Amino acid sequence: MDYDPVAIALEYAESGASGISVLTDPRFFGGSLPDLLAVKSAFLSRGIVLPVLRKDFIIDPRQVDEAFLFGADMILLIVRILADKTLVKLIEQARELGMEALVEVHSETEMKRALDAGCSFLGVNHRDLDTLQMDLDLSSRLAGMIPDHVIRIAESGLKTGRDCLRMAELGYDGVLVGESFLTTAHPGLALKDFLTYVD
Ligand SMILES: O=P(O)(O)OC[C@@H](O)[C@@H](O)c1c[nH]c2ccccc12
Repeated sequence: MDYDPVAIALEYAESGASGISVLTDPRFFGGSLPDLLAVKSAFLSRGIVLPVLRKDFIIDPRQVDEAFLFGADMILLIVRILADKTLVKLIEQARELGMEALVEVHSETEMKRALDAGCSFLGVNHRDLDTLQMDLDLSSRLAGMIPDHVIRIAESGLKTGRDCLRMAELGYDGVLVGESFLTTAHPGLALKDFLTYVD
C-alpha cells in the first residue's frame, strides 16, 4: 500500500545499484509511466547517473516512444510475446531514440531468437512467465552459449548474495532482483548485503 518507487529507487542508487527497473504495467503490477518519470526526474535532479529500465509487456512501437518520453534509458523486450520481425523493429526503434533493449528469454530457442535479432543485452529469466515456475539452472545451461559481446543479465528468483556470486561465476555481468529486496524492511540494505559478495 505504501509503495514509494522514488524512495526505493534512491535507496538502491545510494546502496550501489548499477541500474533501476521500474514496473510500468498498471494491470498486473500496480506500476505506471508516471512512476518511471518520477524515478528518472529524482535521479536527474540529484545528479544520479544510473540507467532506468521500463519493465513492462512491450509489444507496440507506441510503448517504446512512451518509454523514451517518460525518461527510460532501456526497455524490456520479452522474446516469448514478440514475433521475430517485431523484436528486431522494437530493438532498432529503441536504439534510434538513444535507448537500449534488455531482451528477455526463458529457453535456448528464445535465446537464439534474441541473438538473431541483434540484442546487446540479454536477460535470462529464471521465471517462466506463463506458469511462474522458477528454473534456477537455466542461467547456467545458457551461459556458455552467449557470445562475448553480449551483456548478460540473470533475472528473477535470486535470494541471496551467494546466488548473485554464482551468477557472476557463470559469467553474468549483472542481476535483476526485485522480490527478495522489496520484501525486506530496508531494500537498500538488502542490496548492500548482496553486493558484499561480488564487489
Ligand atoms: O522479483 P524477482 O524474482 O527478483 O525478479 C525480478 C525481475 O526479474 C522480474 O520482476 C521480471 C523479469 N521480467 C519481468 C517481466 C515482467 C514483470 C516482471 C519481470
